[in-house]
Amino acid sequence: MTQDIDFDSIPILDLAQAKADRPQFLSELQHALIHVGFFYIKGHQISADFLAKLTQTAVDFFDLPLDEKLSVDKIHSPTFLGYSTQGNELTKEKKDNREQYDFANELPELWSKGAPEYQRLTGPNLWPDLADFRPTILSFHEQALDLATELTHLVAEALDLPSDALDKYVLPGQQHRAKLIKYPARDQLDPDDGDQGVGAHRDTASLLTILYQATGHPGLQVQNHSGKWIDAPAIDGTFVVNIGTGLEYLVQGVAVATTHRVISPPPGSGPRYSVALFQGARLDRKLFPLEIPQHLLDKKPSAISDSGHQFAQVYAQNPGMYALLNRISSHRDVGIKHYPELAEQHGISAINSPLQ
Ligand SMILES: O=C(O)CCC(=O)C(=O)O
Ligand SMILES: [Fe+2]
Repeated sequence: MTQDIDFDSIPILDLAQAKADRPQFLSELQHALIHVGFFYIKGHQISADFLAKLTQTAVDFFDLPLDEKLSVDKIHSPTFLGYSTQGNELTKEKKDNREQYDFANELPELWSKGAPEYQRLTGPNLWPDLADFRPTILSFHEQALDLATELTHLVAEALDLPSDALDKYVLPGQQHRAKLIKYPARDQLDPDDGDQGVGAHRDTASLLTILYQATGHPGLQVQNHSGKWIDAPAIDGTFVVNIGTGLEYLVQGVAVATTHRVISPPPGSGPRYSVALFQGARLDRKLFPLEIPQHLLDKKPSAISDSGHQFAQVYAQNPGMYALLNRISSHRDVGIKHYPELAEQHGISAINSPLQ
């Protein structure tokens, strides 16, 4: 029988060790994948100077006058790329207290009439008129995606697979989504808004998330097997890496997509900023999971913390539809405007209607 090993902190892995002592690195990574679903990574190549510039770029963007931010609102595009105001996003039917700017690698529109609807997610970014914004965030995208690619090779090795085993699940030139996020502190919120920065969720359809906690605030929490919320504080020089439901599915649940949330920053501490890249998996067809060695399947945790997520059953059959339904459900205004029939078919109703 599987013995669940619970965690009360998030492991810190050092990429330098992947070169210096690979077996040790891979063994620590294997532990993190199977038992935690989260780890910090240090020893990466993304410079502190660049990250300071990225943080300033995020601050400058959210400081723009509201009408300028609204000119790049997600509502203008079926891609769900662009700005969303605070309170316009839902996690499990509750409002998240965060502002966001979603972006992706710069791609032309993919969809044409008759093609699958999920292809409408791919298209150009909505650019604000802000000096240096575009090169800075596209550079982040490129560097974070390189890191994610390097890590998926190590993940494959840590699961006793060839290092390129996951590569076939990522199409060259496909979309990888990313976002800048601002969480206002509690004193900057309406008391009725509560303290949900983002509600408990798992990252949907992606392989790995690369998360930069740009300010030193507490707030990110990860749920362990016994349901306890474990803090994942910002640690200088690191990214937080976590597993998406795409990777979990592709490795037969041997790497876990762990539930996490963000609590709004304490009163008086100012806004928390973070930047996330979600390394995508191909959405174009039904995917078949990898063959995982039995000794690792034997280590699979018997109980995953609150693993429920919407549309889970859709992923195995149609990952594109799954990704699209998750977008429609989190950003209802955009979803209902651009995909009215799908929203209706799946019972996704407007943001201010009674909770189901
Ligand atoms: O902002 C953070 O620290 C986490 C954000 C997150 O989990 C998400 O957007 O999926
Ligand atoms: Fe997340």
